[in-house]
Amino acid sequence: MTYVIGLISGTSADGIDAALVDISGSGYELDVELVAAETYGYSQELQQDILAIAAGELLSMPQLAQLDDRIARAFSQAALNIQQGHPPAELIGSHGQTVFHRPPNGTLGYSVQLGRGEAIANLSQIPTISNFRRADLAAGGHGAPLVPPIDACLLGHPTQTQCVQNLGGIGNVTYLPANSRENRDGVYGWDTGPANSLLDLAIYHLSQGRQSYDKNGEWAATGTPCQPLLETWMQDPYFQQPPPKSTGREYFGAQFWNLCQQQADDRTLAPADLLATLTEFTALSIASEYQNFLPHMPDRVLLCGGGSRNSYLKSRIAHHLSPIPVLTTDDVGLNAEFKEAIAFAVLAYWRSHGVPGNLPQVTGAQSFQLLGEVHLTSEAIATMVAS
Ligand SMILES: Nc1ncnc2c1ncn2[C@@H]1O[C@H](COP(=O)(O)OP(=O)(O)OP(=O)(O)O)[C@@H](O)[C@H]1O
Ligand SMILES: CC(=O)N[C@H]1[C@@H]2OC[C@@H](O2)[C@@H](O)[C@@H]1O[C@H](C)C(=O)O
Repeated sequence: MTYVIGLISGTSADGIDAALVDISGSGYELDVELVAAETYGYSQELQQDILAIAAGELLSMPQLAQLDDRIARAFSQAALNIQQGHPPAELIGSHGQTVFHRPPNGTLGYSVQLGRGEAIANLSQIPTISNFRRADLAAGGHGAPLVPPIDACLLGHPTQTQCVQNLGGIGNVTYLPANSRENRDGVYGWDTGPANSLLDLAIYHLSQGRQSYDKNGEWAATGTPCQPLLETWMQDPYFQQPPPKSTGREYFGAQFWNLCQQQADDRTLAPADLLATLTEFTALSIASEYQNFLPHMPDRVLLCGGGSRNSYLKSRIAHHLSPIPVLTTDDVGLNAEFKEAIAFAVLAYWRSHGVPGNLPQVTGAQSFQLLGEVHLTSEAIATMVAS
């Protein structure tokens, strides 16, 4: 039994998801129990600074160092908070905060996660594993998505073929054929495109900064999707590209939103219709990615991530995938909101036991890799030096 803390702030940069899990077993035969989970919101100032550089704002090196410090402090505080009242954690697996992601394209990919692991280890005094994407990128992969092998381990079903669809800022799918807990050869996964990133930008703009997301899709549900705009957006080259593929806010972020807004203005689209069109875009792009790139359509779809709470979005996904049942991972006993945080705890556990964390057929890497860089605490280093 090992207590491990998983930490991540995703592309929405809304705050740090922290999960304290109790892990036992080895390789893919794991027993993972969620002990505590919490989201620690970033201050509005920190969120704005992160979103600004993710949207291309320039920073000097001192400003970059300061931002990295602020994020590392917030992550270590999240770790200390989540473990309060529980047995001490032996390990932290921290994804950090993605601020830049460039998929490989003739040259190696490049992905930057701030909130450096050595600072988290130093501040929390808990050994920390971070930079999980690097080894996969170095092997020619996208470094993303990394969650599919954890989905196979925690959600693989003996007889059913399933898709696990994450709806964060960006959407990503894991395809799990029957028996994928035992055999991962047929497991696939890639980023399907935008999930909430464009919707969140639209809501923020349309509500003059009063709302950061469309709670349960209530506003979008009052509108009607604009078919010609949807057809234009679905022509985007990302949806023609076969997997392996990954994307981020550099692509489906501020610039893409500005274009959507301009096109909506040209058509004098009402705010609710624009939100309905963006919600439909997420649902339709997911269904189209499945139809174009999955080996088989699944027996059922399990949603997770913040967007799985958006009942209107969920109903539009179910409409486009009908008659395939669309559930959430909560329905099968895995917390839909904290699955990514749990995944980084498992990746840290695998790293500490020498188990490779990537699936080359998912990320496009040339080979299996041990993922993550290990940062010992200053106390542990001092003990090693003394002995
Ligand atoms: N009740 C809700 N109704 C509608 N949308 C919601 C609700 N709760 C959360 N969301 C959406 O989920 C988003 C956050 O999701 P999540 O935390 O999974 O994203 P992330 O982890 O930042 O992204 P990624 O998985 O791309 O890294 C919010 O920005 C919001 O758009
Ligand atoms: C570079 C980066 O941070 N990518 C994220 C992002 O958010 C969702 C999707 O795009 C996914 O590919 C990935 O995160 C999850 C945790 C993953 O690696 O599986």
